[in-house]
Amino acid sequence: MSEITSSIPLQINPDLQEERDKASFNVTELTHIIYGGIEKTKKRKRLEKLLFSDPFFQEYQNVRAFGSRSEYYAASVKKSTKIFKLRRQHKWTDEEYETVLDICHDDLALTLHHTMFIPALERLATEDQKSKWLTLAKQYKIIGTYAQTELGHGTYLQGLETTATYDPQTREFVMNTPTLSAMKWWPGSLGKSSNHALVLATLIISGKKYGMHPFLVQLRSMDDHKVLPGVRVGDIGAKMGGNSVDNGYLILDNVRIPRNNMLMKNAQVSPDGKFVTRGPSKANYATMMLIRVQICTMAYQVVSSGATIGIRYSAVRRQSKLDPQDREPKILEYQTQQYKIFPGLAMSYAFLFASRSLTRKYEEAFAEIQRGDFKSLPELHCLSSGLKSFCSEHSVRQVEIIRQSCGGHGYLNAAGLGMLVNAAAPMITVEGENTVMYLQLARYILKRFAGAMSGQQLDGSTSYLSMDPATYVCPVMSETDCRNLTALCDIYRYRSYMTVCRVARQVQHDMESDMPQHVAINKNLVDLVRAAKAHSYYIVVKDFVEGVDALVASAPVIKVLRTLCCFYAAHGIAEYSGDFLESEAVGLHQLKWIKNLQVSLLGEIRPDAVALVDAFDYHDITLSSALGCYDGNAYERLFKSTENDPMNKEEVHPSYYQYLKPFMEEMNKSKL
Ligand SMILES: CC/C=C\C/C=C\C/C=C\C/C=C\C/C=C\C/C=C\CCCCC(=O)SCCNC(=O)CCNC(=O)[C@H](O)C(C)(C)COP(=O)(O)OP(=O)(O)OC[C@H]1O[C@@H](n2cnc3c(N)ncnc32)[C@H](O)[C@@H]1OP(=O)(O)O
Ligand SMILES: Cc1cc2nc3c(=O)[nH]c(=O)nc-3n(C[C@H](O)[C@H](O)[C@H](O)COP(=O)(O)OP(=O)(O)OC[C@H]3O[C@@H](n4cnc5c(N)ncnc54)[C@H](O)[C@@H]3O)c2cc1C
Repeated sequence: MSEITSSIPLQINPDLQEERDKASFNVTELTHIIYGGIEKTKKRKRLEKLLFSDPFFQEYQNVRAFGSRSEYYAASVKKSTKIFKLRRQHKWTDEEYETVLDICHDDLALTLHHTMFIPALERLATEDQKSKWLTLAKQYKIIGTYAQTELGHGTYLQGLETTATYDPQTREFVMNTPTLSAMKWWPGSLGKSSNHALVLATLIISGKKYGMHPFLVQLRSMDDHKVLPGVRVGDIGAKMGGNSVDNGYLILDNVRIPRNNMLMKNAQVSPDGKFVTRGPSKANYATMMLIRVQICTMAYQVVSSGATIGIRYSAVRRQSKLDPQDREPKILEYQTQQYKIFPGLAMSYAFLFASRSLTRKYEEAFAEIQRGDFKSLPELHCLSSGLKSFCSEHSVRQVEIIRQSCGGHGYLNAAGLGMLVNAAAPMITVEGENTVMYLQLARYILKRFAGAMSGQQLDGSTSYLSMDPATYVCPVMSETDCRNLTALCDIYRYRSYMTVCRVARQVQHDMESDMPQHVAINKNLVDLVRAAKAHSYYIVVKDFVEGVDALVASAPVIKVLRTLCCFYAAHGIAEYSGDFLESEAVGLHQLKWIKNLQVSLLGEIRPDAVALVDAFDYHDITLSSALGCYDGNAYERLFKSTENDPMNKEEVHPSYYQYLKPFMEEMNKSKL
């Protein structure tokens, strides 16, 4: 027993080293592909070194694990301000700053200032307004948040109740929270951190409503951070996760702001109270679309972090017996373990390619929109809505499966997986609740399908809806065909086509039976969401296949990525086999072959599993997991983590003197 210490061995766990030694490809080459080239990888490493040479970042992990809510928030404010200062000091570009945020894990108290407040100013303010507000925001001379959601409404933006009533006499807007349900509720960094908020409110001029518009409202004094007259603001309470952020409430009572505090890029109110709009009516929704695109990248980071922890731990954990003559095997040897974890590994690479492709499309469309050309907006809105929902839903579910696959230790905070699931879970809700977003996509698909039926030539992500289904023959004719990525992609495309076609016909049939449109739609909502999911799955598989096909890389890297891509597609068909059979995208024979392939691919991925997660190159501090550390010394790190546990500070806990001791004494004296 005396040999047991909590020190961490210097060497890599031999079980993990053995895995690294048998990799079929060069891990560094794949890391460069993931980060966009050698220079970017080097830059990230330099930034990591700079940040983590400061002991604060290690100490922060302890506060996060063991501190009270208030201590965690305070440490997170400190972390945010440290990063802001480093940004100024080192004159980081936006890209370098994004990299730092990725390295730091997204749990900064002031995150909304960067992720929403600044992008909203960039998208919704006029050039004059930008030169004032954006400059101040970028220099951190004001700290802001994006206050849209209310207690009564988050999804239905037309139902927002906060009002901004124009007063032409004083040339001011009067901001009000007329009811309990109108109070802003949820905005991040609102409760305690921000001194300004971009408040989304219904504009009223001379008693007439003009829809939702953005207004910049100062909430707190710039001298002492005290709340300004007419403003009531606070934290909404502890959440399942993300507790470093002060999501807040806000009540405004006749708060007057100058006319120029309405962000007027898309609509203007003249001094005498005339309302003029420019661009499409949804132009003020622009910031949400950006974040939806970013959530796809976050989903990639979440699932790849989970896969890294699950795979490294499974390579060092030994349990039970396979061969009765041999020692206990690594749990990674069990086929069932591979079946739990490898879908998350394959999904990581699928989402890497899908989020990259979506980001590229977003940047192209954004450049067009800046030039006043809005033609790509509907396609981009629907693509980003669908992929945001798909990637968040699948990544959160998969990381929870990985957490379960780590047995009891996966339940410890020190494993990092529970915290990851809880931190990532809101991706499903924020920036448009997933079902609602899938329905936005479904609405678009139905319109495009109707267009195709009436002979329109479609382009973009829905162009396949012009296909003639009669020409479809399942491209998998034999077991070997199942490895053909184009064939697998065609199967997804046809499944999507048939799912869309079926629901479109049903809606049409219901409407032709004299059902009002809204009743017909509501009667088919479940199938509409199914169609949006089938379409999104097809897009992700297509992006993965095209991404791998376009790669310039060594043969071993291409081979391992093709194997993962094949597994990702085969696994999806096996998992949703009912849908694929129902749509006749595959028959029973093909399904059997694809299921067999899926299982045999587990064995092909197995030797490269550790190398494939090493390629994500996550720093131990970023991963924040005793189970997933690079050196594989999971047990030592678990034991070490107990040192910081305040429960272990005293040999005898104060509660003993307060409760247990008197209780024991009473029990011992008792005659019963
Ligand atoms: C190494 C790494 C280690 C670890 C891992 C990494 C990360 C850390 C771990 C975890 C972190 C992960 C997650 C973090 C968690 C939280 C995230 C943090 C911050 C996020 C901030 C969140 C901020 C917010 O939520 S802000 C509020 C967002 N709110 C919404 O999105 C509201 C949703 N509702 C709507 O958008 C609309 O109301 C609606 C679209 C549903 C309907 O609109 P409306 O009522 O106006 O509709 P209609 O009149 O029916 O019109 C519809 C037509 O308009 C078109 N439309 C709609 N929207 C748009 C748009 N944006 N652009 C263009 N067109 C649009 C629509 O298509 C219709 O058109 P049609 O032609 O008429 O059919
Ligand atoms: C961690 C976190 C951070 C957030 N940060 C911010 C922020 O910074 N700023 C901000 O403004 N907001 C923020 N929000 C709020 C967030 O944007 C909303 O919660 C989100 O848009 C969902 O809206 P809701 O809560 O009104 O859900 P609801 O719309 O009430 O959803 C409840 C249920 O109703 C269903 N539903 C609703 N409408 C329909 C429909 N039309 N068809 C079918 N089903 C429907 C949904 O599918 C869901 O199942 C945050 C939320 C969270 C959890």
